[in-house]
Parts: sequence; structure tokens; C-alpha cells
Amino acid sequence: MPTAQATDASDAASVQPQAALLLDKATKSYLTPDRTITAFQDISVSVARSEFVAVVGPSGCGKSSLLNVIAGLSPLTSGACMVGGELLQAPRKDIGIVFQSPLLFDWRTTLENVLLPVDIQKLGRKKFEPVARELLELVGLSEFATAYPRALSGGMQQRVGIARALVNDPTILLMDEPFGALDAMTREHMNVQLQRLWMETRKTILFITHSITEAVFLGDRVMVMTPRPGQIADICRIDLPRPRTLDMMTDPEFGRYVRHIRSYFGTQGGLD
Ligand SMILES: Nc1ncnc2c1ncn2[C@@H]1O[C@H](COP(=O)(O)OP(=O)(O)OP(=O)(O)O)[C@@H](O)[C@H]1O
Repeated sequence: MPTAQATDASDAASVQPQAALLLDKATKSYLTPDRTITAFQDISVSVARSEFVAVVGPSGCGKSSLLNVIAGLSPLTSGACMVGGELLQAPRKDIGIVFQSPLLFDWRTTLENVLLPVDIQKLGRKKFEPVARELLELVGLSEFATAYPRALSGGMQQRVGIARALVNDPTILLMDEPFGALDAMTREHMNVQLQRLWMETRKTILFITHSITEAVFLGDRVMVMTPRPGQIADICRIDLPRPRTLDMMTDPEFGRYVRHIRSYFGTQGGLD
């Protein structure tokens, strides 16, 4: 049976002092010339090390805003964000980001695209090239190390983006609808591959998606957000064994989780 538990940050902080990520009454508002838009409000949640948390919510409820805050790209209006026990104040090297579009450079090979953060941070290609090659192996692209992005499919390009986000060994991986632009079959395949990659690397992952099925398939927990200003409607623990298989999606237990989460969005959905 699906179990639902809303997590209070102060409790979570005392229970999990080693939390990889902690949001405490986090609120984000944007000041526009004519009004203030509050994207999300009073979000309190603790994410444990190596945990996979999926986030679902209606369009415009502040999911990307939340991810940008955790990436250190945009400050909170009030509340706090702690990463590895430290107050987040700027972008951190131990946080990797994967966006919906992989944003690869056409003139760089697959290997060179994976090495982009290394070049930007001047970490030294010599040391990191073996790491990049290992990651390409992990995402199943070792044969394409010298290929250019135009020779890769959408799913392959997204895997390059994932390898690039992992190249300097971040502890947290933020993923903003990484498979949203892919066809259904490629997306399912990517879900299986991402689960495998996560089980091998044990990164802490925060994964934003519009797909409830994807969230249930991947998440240890699924955080459900209300319409804007986004608040936590529920945090649902997914007690399904791993590795999860695509066949499990037709299991009654899987369906119960999906229905439970969908119940927050009414008959019209609000999610795709
Ligand atoms: N830079 C900004 N300036 C002003 N308003 C913004 C800005 N960024 C986002 N917003 C507003 O904040 C709200 C939340 O946007 P956000 O992109 O975080 O939602 P989302 O849940 O990721 O949406 P979607 O699922 O459609 O991608 C929206 O109303 C959006 O218009």
C-alpha cells in the first residue's frame, strides 16, 4: 500500500543531520514590474545521501525554480537551503545539473562535450579523460567517444549530458525533466538506464518530471507539489523492490502508487 508522509524540515533536520540536501521553509518569489510572483512557498524537505527523490507537480508550480535555487543559480526569498550541512550561497562544484535539452556543443566530440566542465574549471584533461571514458562506458556510449552530436540520437545526446554532469564526481545530481523531449520508448529505456547508473554510483538525485509513472518507477520517494505557489502536497515513499523493471509498471502495486499520486491532480490531470 502506498504510504504518504509529509516531512517536516525541523524534524527531518534532527533525524538526519547528514542530509545531502535540506530545505527549510524555502520560498521563492520573483519581482516583476507589475507584481510579485511566488513560485513556491514554505517547502521543507530533507533528502538523504544516495536517495532518489522525484518531484511532480502541475505546470508553473515552481519545480524548475526550486531546482535553480538548489543549483545556486537563484537565491531564495526566505527560508534556507543546506547542502551537505552547509548553507547554500552560490553554485557548488559538488552539484551536477542535467537539463531537458542536453545543450551539447556541435564542434566538440562526445568525449570533449563530457569534458566541458573540466575545461571550464581548468581541472586538467589528462587526469579527467579516463574518468570521462569510464562515464561514457557507464552510459553505453564508449563507441561514440569521437562522434559529433549530429551523429547521435536524442536519447544518446541526453546520455552525454548525464555523463557530463557526472564528470567531476558531484555528490548531488539535479535533473530537470531530462527525458521530456524523448519519445515514449526511448524514455522508458532511459529510465531503466538511469536507475542502473544511480544504483552503480549512489548519487543523491533530485529528478523533476511531468510523468507520474516515471516518478514512481525511479523514486525512493515522490514529492508532490500543489499548483503555484507550489507547496508540498505529499511525500510518498515508493516501497517497490530494485532494480525495478518495465514489467513492474503493470503490477497492481505500481498502479496503486500512480493512482494515489494522480489523485492530487483531479480528473483533468494537470500533469501529462
Ligand atoms: N525569472 C522569472 N521571473 C518572473 N517569473 C518567473 C521567473 N521564472 C519563473 N517564473 C514564474 O514562476 C512560476 C513557476 O515557474 P517554474 O518554471 O519554476 O515552474 P515549473 O513548475 O517548472 O513549470 P513547468 O512544469 O511548466 O516547467 C511561473 O508562474 C513562472 O511564470
